[in-house]
Amino acid sequence: TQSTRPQRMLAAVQKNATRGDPRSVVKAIDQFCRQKEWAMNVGDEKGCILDSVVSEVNPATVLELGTYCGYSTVRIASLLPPHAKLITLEFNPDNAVIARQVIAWAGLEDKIQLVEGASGDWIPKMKEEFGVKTFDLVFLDHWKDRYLPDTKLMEECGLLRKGSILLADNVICPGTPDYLEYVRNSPRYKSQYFKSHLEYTKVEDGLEKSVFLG
Ligand SMILES: O=C(NCc1cccc(CNc2ccc3[nH]ncc3c2)c1)c1cc(-c2ccc(F)cc2)cc(O)c1O
Ligand SMILES: [Mg+2]
Repeated sequence: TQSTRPQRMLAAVQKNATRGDPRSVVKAIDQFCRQKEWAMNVGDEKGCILDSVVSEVNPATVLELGTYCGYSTVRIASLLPPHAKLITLEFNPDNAVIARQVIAWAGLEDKIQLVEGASGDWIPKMKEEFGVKTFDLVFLDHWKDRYLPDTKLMEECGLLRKGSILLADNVICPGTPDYLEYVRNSPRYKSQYFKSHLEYTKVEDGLEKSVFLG
């Protein structure tokens, strides 16, 4: 039977990356996507911006919305301090199966909790299920029409504190117009756009970094 793109991506990781070496996992996926098949990982160019934001925030608690195959999950977790935790939500069970194996190959299981399901269902349960108070950093990379409702939901559930950082992928392509309008015009956020390109292409895209002001 025909393999899927995530399965072929995992095979490339297992073939070309060193077990326990997260950066080699990131490099193997980027090579696969540049040389073999495009895939919707945040990629190496936007990935460098992601790295700089993660390093600057130095978060103890991270929420990622949209795991896909675990590329940004591994990229973020590889930069976290020793006892920091990353919770990543993935709706598609087939993606989750691959992501768990990519995370395991990187040796980052202890830092990462992959939760299967929809953001709208899990965000209200974060405190009781995972003992989370607030998130220092949220990386939004799931369905683009969920960025705004989920941000409002995180506010309502008290998951953001003064200084929490939201970093959103794809604010230009595919685009998240309602989310951008909200974080750029709300007095509760200070936003900054990092111009870049859609992963592995020359098409414009970018990341929006928004600080919650409380
Ligand atoms: O659409 C995108 N990603 C989101 C996505 C997409 C599909 C499935 C899932 C299933 N995962 C999922 C869903 C709902 C969820 N709720 N909570 C967790 C959660 C998890 C997620 C995307 C597209 C492009 C793109 C495509 C084509 C093109 F031409 C240009 C650009 C580039 C990207 O970087 C992208 O990130
Ligand atoms: Mg994306």
